[in-house]
Amino acid sequence: MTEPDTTPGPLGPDHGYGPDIDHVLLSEAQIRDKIAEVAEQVAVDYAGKEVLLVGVLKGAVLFMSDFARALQLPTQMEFMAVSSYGSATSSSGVVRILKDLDRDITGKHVLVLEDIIDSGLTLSWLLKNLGGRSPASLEVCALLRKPDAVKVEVPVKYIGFDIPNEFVVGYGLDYAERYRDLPYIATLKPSVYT
Ligand SMILES: O=P(O)(O)OC[C@H]1O[C@H](OP(=O)(O)OP(=O)(O)O)[C@H](O)[C@@H]1O
Ligand code: HPA
Ligand SMILES: [Mg+2]
Repeated sequence: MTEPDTTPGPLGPDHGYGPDIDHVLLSEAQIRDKIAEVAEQVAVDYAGKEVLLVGVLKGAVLFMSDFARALQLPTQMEFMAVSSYGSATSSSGVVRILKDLDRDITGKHVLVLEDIIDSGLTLSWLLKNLGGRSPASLEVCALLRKPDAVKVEVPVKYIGFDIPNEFVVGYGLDYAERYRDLPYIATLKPSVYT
């Protein structure tokens, strides 16, 4: 088997996206350290309970996979896919379920994992939807939040980073379905959008 090419460009491994990247906001190491810190807090808060992690596809997929490994608790996993952005850089406000949970969450301790809270519209809608399914508890753990972009306040128990109101990509976050596979979180050069 050949070794993976992890030769860093000026910004670290860039999966060939280097020319599109403006600046790196959060490095791979910063993300890893923060996930360890948040997972430790979650493990304390949920000690003795079984947690049902609900990952919001597709954005939360990398976060979910790293968070589940960092969390020292027995967990189960479910996924839900919703979309409010399509290929735009601001939310349409109309949330559609593209894939629902595979099972009933009645009586479960549900922890929703989101990559980002931007306007808050997606999570606000999702919490109402899941709250109506009688979970034992329902909390949110989001890696990123843009305090200056929030239009609807959402009760979020665990937050990784508050970031500036800029469109970001990487670590699950896309622009027109690209860049999700970047290991860090970055902004794009304006030329990418034109
Ligand atoms: O707070 P909001 O303004 O609602 O934005 C946040 C949501 O938008 C993105 O999802 P998107 O709808 O782009 O789907 P994706 O996860 O498949 O990229 C992101 O993953 C969040 O779920
Ligand atoms: O800044 C963002 N980047 C990518 N997807 C998003 N969905 C909401 N905000 C963002
Ligand atoms: Mg998206």
